[in-house]
Amino acid sequence: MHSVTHAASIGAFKLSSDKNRDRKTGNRNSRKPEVKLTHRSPVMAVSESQPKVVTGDHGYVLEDVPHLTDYITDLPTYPNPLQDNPAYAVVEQYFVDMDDTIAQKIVVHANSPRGTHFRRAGPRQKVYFKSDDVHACIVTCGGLCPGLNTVIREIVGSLHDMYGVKRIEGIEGGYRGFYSRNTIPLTPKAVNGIHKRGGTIIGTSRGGYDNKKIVNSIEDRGINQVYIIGGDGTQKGASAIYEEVRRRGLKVAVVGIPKTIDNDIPVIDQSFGFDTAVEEAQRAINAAHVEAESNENCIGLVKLMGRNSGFIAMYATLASRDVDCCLIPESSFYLEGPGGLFEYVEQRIKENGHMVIVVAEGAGQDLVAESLRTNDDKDASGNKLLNDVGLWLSQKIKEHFKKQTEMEFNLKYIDPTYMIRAVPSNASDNVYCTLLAQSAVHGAMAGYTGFTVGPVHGRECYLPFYRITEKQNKVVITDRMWARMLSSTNQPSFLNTKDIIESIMDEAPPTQLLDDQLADNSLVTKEATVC
Ligand SMILES: Nc1ncnc2c1ncn2[C@@H]1O[C@H](COP(=O)(O)OP(=O)(O)OP(=O)(O)O)[C@@H](O)[C@H]1O
Ligand SMILES: O=P(O)(O)OC[C@H]1O[C@](O)(CO)[C@@H](O)[C@@H]1O
Ligand SMILES: [Mg+2]
Repeated sequence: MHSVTHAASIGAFKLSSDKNRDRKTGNRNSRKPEVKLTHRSPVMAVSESQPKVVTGDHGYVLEDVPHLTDYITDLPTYPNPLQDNPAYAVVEQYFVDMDDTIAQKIVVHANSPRGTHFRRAGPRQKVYFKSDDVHACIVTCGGLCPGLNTVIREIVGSLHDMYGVKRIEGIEGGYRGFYSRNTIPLTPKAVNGIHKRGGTIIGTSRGGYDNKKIVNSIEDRGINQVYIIGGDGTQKGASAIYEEVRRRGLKVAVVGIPKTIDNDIPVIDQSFGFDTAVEEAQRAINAAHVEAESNENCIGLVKLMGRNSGFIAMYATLASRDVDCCLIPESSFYLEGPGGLFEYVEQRIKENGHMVIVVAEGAGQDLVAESLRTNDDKDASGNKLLNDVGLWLSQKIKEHFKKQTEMEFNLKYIDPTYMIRAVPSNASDNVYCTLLAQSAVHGAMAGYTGFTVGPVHGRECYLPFYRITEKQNKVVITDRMWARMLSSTNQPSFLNTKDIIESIMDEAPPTQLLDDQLADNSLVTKEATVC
């Protein structure tokens, strides 16, 4: 077992210490106190959580996720109700073997070490919550993404149909809803059919993160399973909620479900909604192509989402085959001179009479900022507000053609940014969302906490929060996918040596633990921790 010291236990149940706190605002007030039992259990010494790393033979490393038993002693277990569920009981080996782990790297050489692994998601034979005791909540934070409603629906469905859980609430309007809004009861009936709608039925927001108030609200409401759906910012917040829950010794499973239209969450194969967004982007690209083809010397310019990562633009370009140039944040470009964008645009228009450009919203921000001298404004969550590269580029291309060429010239700018994320998820994203939700629920019921769920090489895994918050997933411009994209458009690569070196540096996985690093880590054990 990993090294967590035992300490004097706190009474199994104790009266809420925060009984005078206003449930809506999280502030103390003079309302008549409601006497209730909290879900505190005997806890071990309150320690900051440390990565749980287990090593095995031949360089095997398991980067495990926390479990409630890491800090609470004597937790009772119960047989998993799924064993009596007619739909699942017939499936042989339905329960996941406790030793099942998924390799992070699957391209290996004969003498490669076995490398980093993650715990496989899925139902366990014993669970740490009695169905009647579960009080779950779901919150959605950050920008919209196709599939949010599907994940909500499937969490409710999984809790209810698989585990017989009846108390599930939606936290309204993102993190701040924990302490400033009422909750929305989520029943199978209430969520039936919501997967056919875009958006999130419980609302979302940026900013408003107050760790103490959020955990006070969780504690006051007696919530013991928290499902947090959101992007990189949200998952950082979820990680801090888990730490606070742990510090207070609460029997509360904190589970993250990664959401991002930008596909910028690392480690996992792909984020839900991305597939739908790429599909939806085709409509804008097709429109740009039709306009460009039908007008003389015409450029169709489409701006797509992608703040720091250009995956939507790259995949939409590759899928379309009508695009002549794709610009993303990871690959800097320049306008003037040999090999620059203007030269290429002129050449394409002369050769073909039309062209389509796809630009990710985060591309060329250094150039736009230089030319517009804008402020460093941020949104409520602290994300840098971007300049409109699409408008800027349209303007620059128009100016160039007016000044430098005699050509009659047209440019049609299409900005479908919100349209690609406000749509309902497509069929494949719906299935993906179902797997994510079921895996999240199985993990919480099995007592795991402080984790995010996601597929690694097609298998659902439980990932420690730090693994998905430590960096953003970016398009690697020295990788074959970007090369495929370049060869499909024939655009200049705009690459210089500095970009190539930076890209190669970015590619090295920062927490791919090496044996010599592990030797110094006091939490590393030589046998797997079985919970
Ligand atoms: N480092 C952080 N620690 C705690 N909370 C955070 C942190 N960063 C962001 N948050 C909170 O998480 C929520 C969502 O963050 P943000 O608006 O950045 O969206 P996101 O989850 O990254 O999703 P996306 O960027 O894909 O829309 C906000 O309520 C924000 O206050
Ligand atoms: O305008 P909003 O709602 O803050 O969201 C815009 C951002 O959200 C995302 O869709 C996801 O982070 C980005 O692509 C985009 O920059
Ligand atoms: Mg984000």
